[in-house]
Amino acid sequence: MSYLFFSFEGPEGAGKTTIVHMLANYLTEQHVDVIATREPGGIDIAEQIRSVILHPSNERMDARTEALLYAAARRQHLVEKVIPALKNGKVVLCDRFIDSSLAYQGVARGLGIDEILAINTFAIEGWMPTLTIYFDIDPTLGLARIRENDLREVNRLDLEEIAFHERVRNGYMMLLDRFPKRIKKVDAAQPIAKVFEDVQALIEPFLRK
Ligand SMILES: Nc1ncnc2c1ncn2[C@@H]1O[C@H](COP(=O)(O)OP(=O)(O)OP(=O)(O)O)[C@@H](O)[C@H]1O
Ligand SMILES: Cc1cn([C@H]2C[C@H](O)[C@@H](COP(=O)(O)O)O2)c(=O)[nH]c1=O
Repeated sequence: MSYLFFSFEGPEGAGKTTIVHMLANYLTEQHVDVIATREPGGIDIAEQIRSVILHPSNERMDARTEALLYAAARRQHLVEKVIPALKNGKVVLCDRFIDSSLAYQGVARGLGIDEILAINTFAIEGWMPTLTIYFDIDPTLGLARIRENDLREVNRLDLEEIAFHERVRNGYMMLLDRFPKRIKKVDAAQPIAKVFEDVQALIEPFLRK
């Protein structure tokens, strides 16, 4: 089955949420049937799992428990929201997907990309994104953006040491090397309008097909 499923990835504060909303508005104006959603979350059960994973008081959570909870939230969100939308011909924009697990749990937590890929292969049953846009940013800049945003909750992963966030970025670099056809990089340190332009340029060819 052919479908248009775009995921948006990157470290904290890279600008994914901002651009996903801009893109959803732009595509709606172009009369494209589009939904924007996020992980972990996007539907009630997955939002409940998100609260457990990200609550700052849950700092004793084991790394494998964390990985399994992300995969469980992903599975429920996929079957309840993403797959039905794709089957109805909608374009799906997803703020984070499997590559977050590969970079954060696989690399930054040190569980291994292949191990995390294995549990997620079980969870997603082949529903991979058509295209993944990776927002590249120095984590120090991304975290500074978040601190300046009063509306943004501070979650358990934001509170990790800077070395953790640097490993996340390195993890995404490894994924770019491993999946060069699917994952494309944009420079997220640029002004918002330029980042949006770069993202549009990556997406347009798929919409024209
Ligand atoms: N290119 C940009 N230049 C400057 N500020 C930006 C840019 N993109 C986003 N911001 C601002 O940075 C903050 C974080 O943006 P946003 O929530 O979109 O990032 P995110 O990647 O979704 O973060 P997270 O994954 O940590 O939730 C917001 O206050 C947003 O307005
Ligand atoms: C899907 C997914 C997410 N994470 C991390 C990445 C962020 O630190 C939080 C989500 O917060 P956001 O404000 O919605 O970006 O969760 C992860 O570690 N693994 C995952 O699979």
